[in-house]
Parts: sequence; structure tokens; C-alpha cells
Amino acid sequence: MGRTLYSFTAYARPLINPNCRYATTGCPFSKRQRSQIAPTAALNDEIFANAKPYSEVPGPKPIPILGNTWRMVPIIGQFDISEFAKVTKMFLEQYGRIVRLGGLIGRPDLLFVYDADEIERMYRREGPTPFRPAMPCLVKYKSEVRKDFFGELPGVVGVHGEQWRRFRSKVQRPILQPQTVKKYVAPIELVTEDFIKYMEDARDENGDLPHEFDNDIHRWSLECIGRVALDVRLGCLSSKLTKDSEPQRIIDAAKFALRNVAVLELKAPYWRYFPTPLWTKYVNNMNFFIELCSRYINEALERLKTKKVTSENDLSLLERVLRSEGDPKIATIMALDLILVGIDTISMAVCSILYQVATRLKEQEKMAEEIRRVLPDPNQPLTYSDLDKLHYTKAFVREVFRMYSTVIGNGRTLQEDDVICGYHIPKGVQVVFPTIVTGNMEQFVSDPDEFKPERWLESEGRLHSFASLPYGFGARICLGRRFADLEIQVLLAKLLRRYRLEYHHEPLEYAVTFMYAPDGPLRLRMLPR
Ligand code: HEM
Repeated sequence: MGRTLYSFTAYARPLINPNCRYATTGCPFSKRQRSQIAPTAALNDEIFANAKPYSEVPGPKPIPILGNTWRMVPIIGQFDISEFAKVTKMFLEQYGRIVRLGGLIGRPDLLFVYDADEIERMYRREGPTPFRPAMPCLVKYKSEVRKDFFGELPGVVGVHGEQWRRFRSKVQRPILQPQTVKKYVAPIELVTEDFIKYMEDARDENGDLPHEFDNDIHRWSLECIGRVALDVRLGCLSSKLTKDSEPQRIIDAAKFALRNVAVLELKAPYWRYFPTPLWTKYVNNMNFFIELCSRYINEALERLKTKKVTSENDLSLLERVLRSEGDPKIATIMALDLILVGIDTISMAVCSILYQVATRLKEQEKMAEEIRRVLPDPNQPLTYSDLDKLHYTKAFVREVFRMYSTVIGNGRTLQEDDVICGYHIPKGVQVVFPTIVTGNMEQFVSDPDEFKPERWLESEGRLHSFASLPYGFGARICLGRRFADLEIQVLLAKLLRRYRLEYHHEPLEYAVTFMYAPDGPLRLRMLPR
């Protein structure tokens, strides 16, 4: 559902920085972030005075009247959105490490930056309220259509400035604290066991999973997010759902958002001017999610009134927010935001990871061996410390994110003038950090075409920390990243402990449907070990 969260989402000088390796030995998810503390370069008048003008930034030239927008229009345009990964790479090859896509009707210029040092500098210099351009549909829904509900604290997704900062500061601590996440190992394990049971039952006699298995991954992620954000089991993994049952309606609503948000935002943006039928359906769909979250949060509030609490440790994430804020609206909007971006991202990431697992058998065996070592008894319940020991498995995931960045890029709207790659860039420009390209550039990563999980565990070779940042960076970094890591690790640990995954069909191409993932049926074979 969060597919548009990230908006859109060559070289004159050598970019290899011998000191730009921040990689870790051990968990590539946690330690690497910790090492990222460095002084920021201040921009002074001299730097501005010596900068080249914005008009000289290379890039595709807009045609009079049509601007550059036509290039993005499906069919007549030169750039197909599903080919976005190739287009961003082509920009780099054709124009160099900074590329301006200007003349886009009705929206600010996009500036693609393919220089990890510059990306690092920009992230580190961003102020207390970074602006990530995103989700125009959601912005309109929150700030106009349902302003009555969202009011002055509309959440974090599609919200900026002081409103964003105030809301984020209310929920950030409980969501990102490792001690909160630890409490969800057992609940996510239960959900995942049900999912694996569901997969076992869905296999045919050869062990092949159904063609639409990627839809089933969405059901699992819905079930996970329901457990985290709403304190309930939604029931989405049941195999006998009737058309009108609530879990089926939730699945349908998630699917609707998944398929139509991209259409609304890219192919049919007329809703900006009048309410089209698709827009009306989008609004009703969003209303359904608000109603769902409000109902479960009220139930949680009722339960909390009679719950015996001796320490904060007895409380779930939702209960902590309910207790500390005393306003169920905050908890409802938090849940809504987590649901809005916590289904699509993780589902597409898992599709990509499982496809790589099934097609890289050597690495799969290494993971299976590691998991067997940490979990000698397959029935033994998982602990946080077990997961912490799965170094190679985590490095595998990290390498999938580097090579096939699920979120194609991140971005920031400049809130003040800046000098980037030697050009004076005016405030208001939308800077795009195309992770999908920078994570695969020789300048920043040694042997980038080699799939090598070990690179995250060793200290040799180049690996620039800002070339591949799957969860973004800084004050606006992904709020659900610890849960995303947990869900992925639990799924791999449970699945590979007992099963071997294979893939026996034509290789799948990766394509961008906002997220970057294998395009086509994920026909995996699941065989007992
Ligand atoms: C593998 C899966 C995921 C990936 C790759 C991912 C990636 C990202 C990225 C790149 C951002 C932008 C960060 C920035 O601007 O610096 C983001 C933001 C966000 N993510 Fe995730 N994410 C994932 C899963 C999740 C999940 C499971 C949840 C919810 C439980 C979630 C909740 C959020 C929220 C609420 C934001 C907005 C934060 C803000 O603007 O303050 N994400 N994510």
C-alpha cells in the first residue's frame, strides 16, 4: 500500500573515497547505522560564489509547452515507469553524476544525484524537519477530505514541518526501541508459523506453491502489521474466508490501494481537479481503514482499562502509546500510517528476497546451515538473541537490498539553497537519491555485479554507507525498520529451518511498480529438508 511513499520516490572526478567504508563485522542492520556520525561540511558564501548556475546542470531538455512531462507519460513517453530503474541508470550514463529533469508540468524539478559523498553530506545537513515529497493522494485525503479527523496532528506519512515533528516525536521512541521490538518475536513467530502452515497446505503434489503466491505474502504482512499496530489477529491467513468476512474485506481494501494508488498518482491525476470515480473509491477505501483502526484501538483502550500493569514492560506498543498520550486519536493515526506503508514495502521486499533465496542455492545452504546451528531443535521457540546470531542470513538480506533495492530511491525537497556537485541548486527542488543505481556503482562498492553477502561481514573492499540505504537515513528514517527486519528474519529462520526453496521457471525480470521487485508469478517450490 505504501508504494508511493518514496515518490521517485559520470564522472569528471574520481569518486573513490578510501575512507568511505563504514561496514561492520556482525549485524549489518544495526552496527552500520551506529558508526554514521561525522562532522558536516558547512556551506559558506565562497562555495556559493564559485558554484556553477542551476541552468547548467545537465539533463534531458524540456520541449516548449510540453516540458519534460511527456517523457513520463505511458506509451507516448520515452520513459516507461516500470523501466524506471533502467531510466535512472541511463541518466547517469548519459549526463553524469547530477541530472536535472526539469519542465515537469505542475511539479518541481527532479534532481538525480548519483554521488554517495554528496548524498551523505545532504542527509547529514538536513535540519530537524526533513521534507520527503510523497503521496499526493494521501496528502489531499489527510489535509482536505478528512481534515475533520486528522486535524492538527495528521501523522507522519505525507506530513511535513512542525506537524510531522510533533507527531513523530510522540511515537518514535516506543516504535524504534529495541525492547519494544523484542516483545514481538513470539507474536510474529506465531503469525509466521500460521503462514508456513498455509503454504504447506497450498502446495501441489510437486511442492509447487500457487502462481498467486505473492498475494499470499501480502496476507502474511497484513497479519503481521495487524498484530503490531492494532494488537489483534486479523485472520487474513485463514484459507476459508467468505467474500463478506472482515479479513477478506481487509485483504480487498489492501489490494485496492496496492493496485490503484500508482494509477491515481501517475496515470490519472485528474482527481486533483475534480473527484473522479477512482478517487471516490480511494476515499471510501481510506475511510474503511480509518474505521477499522478506530474500532480496534477503542477495543484496546477498553482492555487496557482493566489490565494489570506493573511495569512498562507489560504493555504492547499500542498500549504504550495509548497510555503515554491519553488520546486514542494519536494511536489510531499511528496505526493507520504503519498500515499504509507497512504492507507493500515488506511484501515486495519478501517477494524479492524469497526469489533470490530460491535461485541462489549455494547461499541458501549457507543460511540453512547457520539457522540449523542457532536452532538445533526446529520446534524451539525463537528468541531475539537467536535472531541476533544469524549474521550470514542478515547479510544475505542486506545484499538483496543493495543489488535490488526494493525502494528504488529516497528523496528530499530542498528547504534552502544548496551547492550539489558544484552547482547552485535552488530551494524547492526535489532531490532524488537513486539507491537502486548508487548501490551498484563501482565507485562506491567493490565488484558491484557480484552477489556477495560476505561483503557486509568483512572489512575488505569498498562499501560506501550512503550508496545503499534501504531504510533511508536521519530524522525521517523508516519508522517500521526494526519490525521489517524482525519479520524478514523470523520468516527466513522458520522457513529455511525446515524447507528448501527452488525455482524452476524462466528467470523473472525485476520491474518498478514503485517498489522494485520480480515481475511475474513467484512460482516457488517448497521441499522439506
Ligand atoms: C523492507 C521493508 C521496508 C523498506 C525497504 C522501507 C523503507 C523506507 C524508506 C526508504 C523510508 C523513507 C525514509 C527517509 O525518508 O529517510 C521509509 C519511511 C517509513 N516507513 Fe518504511 N520501509 C519498510 C517497511 C516498513 C514497515 C513494515 C513499516 C511499518 C510497520 C514502515 C513504516 C514507515 C513509515 C511510517 C515511514 C515514514 C517515516 C516518516 O516520514 O517519518 N516501513 N521506509
